[in-house]
Amino acid sequence: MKKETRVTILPGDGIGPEVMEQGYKILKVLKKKFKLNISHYECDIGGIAIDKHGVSLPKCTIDSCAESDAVLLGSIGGPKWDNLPSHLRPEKSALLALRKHFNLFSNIRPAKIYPELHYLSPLRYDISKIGFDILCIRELTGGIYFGKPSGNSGYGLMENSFDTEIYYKFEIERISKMAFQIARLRKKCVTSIDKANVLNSSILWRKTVDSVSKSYPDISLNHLYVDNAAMQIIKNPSQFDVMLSSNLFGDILSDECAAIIGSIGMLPSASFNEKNFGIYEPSGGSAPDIAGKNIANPIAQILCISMFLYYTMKLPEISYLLEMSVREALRIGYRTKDISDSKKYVSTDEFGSQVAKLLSSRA
Ligand SMILES: NC(=O)c1ccc[n+]([C@@H]2O[C@H](COP(=O)([O-])OP(=O)(O)OC[C@H]3O[C@@H](n4cnc5c(N)ncnc54)[C@H](O)[C@@H]3O)[C@@H](O)[C@H]2O)c1
Ligand SMILES: CC(C)[C@H](C(=O)O)[C@@H](O)C(=O)O
Ligand SMILES: [Mg+2]
Repeated sequence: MKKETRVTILPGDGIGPEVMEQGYKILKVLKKKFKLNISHYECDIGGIAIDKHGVSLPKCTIDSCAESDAVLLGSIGGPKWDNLPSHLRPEKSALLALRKHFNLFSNIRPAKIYPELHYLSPLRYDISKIGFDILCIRELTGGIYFGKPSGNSGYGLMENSFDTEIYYKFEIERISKMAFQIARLRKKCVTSIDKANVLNSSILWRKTVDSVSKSYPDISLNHLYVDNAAMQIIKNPSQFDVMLSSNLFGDILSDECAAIIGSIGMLPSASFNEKNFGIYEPSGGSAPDIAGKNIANPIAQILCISMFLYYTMKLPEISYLLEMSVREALRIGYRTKDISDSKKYVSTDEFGSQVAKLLSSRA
């Protein structure tokens, strides 16, 4: 029997536990029907961990992740914890801390429009019907999210707050290599996003990406300023293959990509370090406005498992079968509220069960 793959499951806050419940259904099918040797352990993270353990990232959670081959995360944060001092908010003290702890510098967010859902895209039909398949590659452990100094000073009208956008050459080099290598398996085209007409960090970014590109002569590279990129994603998304960006620009542009595929509830994400250790999490958040109502879209969470099968377990065929099961559910008319154009929709639970059933029938 193949070696056991150990997964730590971190449902987190808001809709996290509801969509993760659907992930569990998929894992059950993978274990029972596909006979995959996966073991999983659930731990607390985020606001719920503050409530239960007094800290957002308990040591037992880090230890379990460290002993695992991969982590499946739901989402973190919510209004209950929004008023904590910035450094204690779960987004920083748990999510960013986890990314930094495991050195997950490379974040991948695949934004593909499904033909079944063209009508949902806010793009003009003549643009969305052409289709697009953008792979956002976002640097995840550097830039303004982590740069020092960051803080507050001054009083009265001179009170001020500051953050630092800083990029080291090695950080740009390693994420660029990742982008070029992945582009090799796709349409061989990288678009690097920056603001090199203004920011020093972007000038180094562009210079370094150019220099790394010399080792990948088979890949075409072009550069776009981030403001233009934000516009091009809406005007002509099919021009993009791999989109490479810094931490902050990638955060913003990946949400834009989610919007044009129809819902943030469908955009999965995977973050890796040099050892290919991966954390898989939906790109969206804990959606407090719909949490607890059994209406959240579980597709992003389910597609995270498809990414896990592909990147951690190296099982591209089963990864594909899972993605096809999601598409089949859509094709036969299953819709959660966010992707329904009528008053009819199914619950989070029903959607998850249907995908699990379809996957099971493909075993
Ligand atoms: N990775 C994470 O854990 C993560 C990511 C982003 C935001 N957050 C946190 O989540 C909280 C809410 O943030 P926000 O409102 O800016 O972003 P959000 O992504 O949670 O929600 C934005 C909008 O998208 C909708 N949405 C998100 N996921 C959905 C899903 N699966 N199905 C249907 N609709 C969905 C929400 O209902 C909301 O209208 C904040 O505390 C934020 O910091 C966490
Ligand atoms: C919650 C927040 C810290 C996080 C980020 O900005 O990275 C989220 O928006 C994401 O896209 O994963
Ligand atoms: Mg984001």
